[in-house]
Amino acid sequence: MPFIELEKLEKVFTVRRRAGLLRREKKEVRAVDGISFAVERGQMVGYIGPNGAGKSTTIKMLTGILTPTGGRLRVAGIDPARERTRLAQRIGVVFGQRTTLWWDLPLKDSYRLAHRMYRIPDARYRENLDRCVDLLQLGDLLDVPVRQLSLGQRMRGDIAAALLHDPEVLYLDEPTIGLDVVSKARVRDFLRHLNAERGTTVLLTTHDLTDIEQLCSRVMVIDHGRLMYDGELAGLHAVGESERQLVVDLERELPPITDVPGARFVRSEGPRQWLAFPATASAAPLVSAVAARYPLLDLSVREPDIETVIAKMYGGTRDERRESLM
Ligand SMILES: Nc1ncnc2c1ncn2[C@@H]1O[C@H](COP(=O)(O)OP(=O)(O)OP(=O)(O)O)[C@@H](O)[C@H]1O
Repeated sequence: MPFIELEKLEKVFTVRRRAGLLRREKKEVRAVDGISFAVERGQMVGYIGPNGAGKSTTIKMLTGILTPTGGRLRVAGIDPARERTRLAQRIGVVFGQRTTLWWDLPLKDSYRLAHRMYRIPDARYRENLDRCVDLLQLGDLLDVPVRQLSLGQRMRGDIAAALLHDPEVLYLDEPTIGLDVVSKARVRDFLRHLNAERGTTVLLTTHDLTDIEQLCSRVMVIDHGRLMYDGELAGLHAVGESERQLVVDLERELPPITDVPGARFVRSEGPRQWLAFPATASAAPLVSAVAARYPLLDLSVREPDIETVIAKMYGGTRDERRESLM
């Protein structure tokens, strides 16, 4: 039996809005509009889509915070809306934009509260806390009030808090948002380790394609409450014909680089030039071709952002797009 199972899941919000001085009219918002998918235990899945696509609404139904208006939903065999408390023992949730930690208390006090709240047996709590402190490098931070932590430290603190009760599934909503490169790498390393060592199932919502690339074997794209794509990231790039960019810093300002096969000149700014190439191609041959012909100081590869990939995917009408993708 799949660990997470959605069948034609629906959430319709009814909103009232003013339609004149006295008149109000009702409007339906189909935030989740018939989504079906199954996730096996131990999978790491990216759940992505543009703003307002319905990602958070799906996650809220998966945790039992919101009740579906249609369809069927099971997580670990449990109906989340009906048995939210029982499910809470088996899931962990991290929202990048909000913290579940107590702002004015030292980090360790929030963990003590989680210990009580989830009634975690003492030995297990100790073991999980030690492991998280070690892997997330929280040792020096335990006595620091949460409001004094940097965003990256706070995020690591939040991830640990979500894992103290050994959840089998972890929902992560933008876990790397606003983090610097080093903090992002730490969070990703930890999640990879968690998944490999403990087989934790992970559902990850993000706007950062590198998160998906480094962590998820499977990605689902939703838009307007519908599932538009379900497969490997490479397939998404192919469907979206997306491009990566090589950012080249030359020793001096030079005419546009147009003689490197497989690369397309995009723009330049002084000695810096941007070259686009298909996201499915390897950057290595381009890098050597540029390095062989030009005086190179530095270069980096920029991944396409999710909005660009999705925008490219969505050339035609929604239904045409859907048919071509499914
Ligand atoms: N409580 C609510 N009442 C009315 N409409 C809502 C409510 N919550 C969400 N919506 C609407 O449902 C749609 C989906 O919202 P949702 O927050 O799930 O999107 P999202 O994909 O998580 O977006 P983002 O990336 O911006 O967080 C949006 O049109 C939103 O305005």
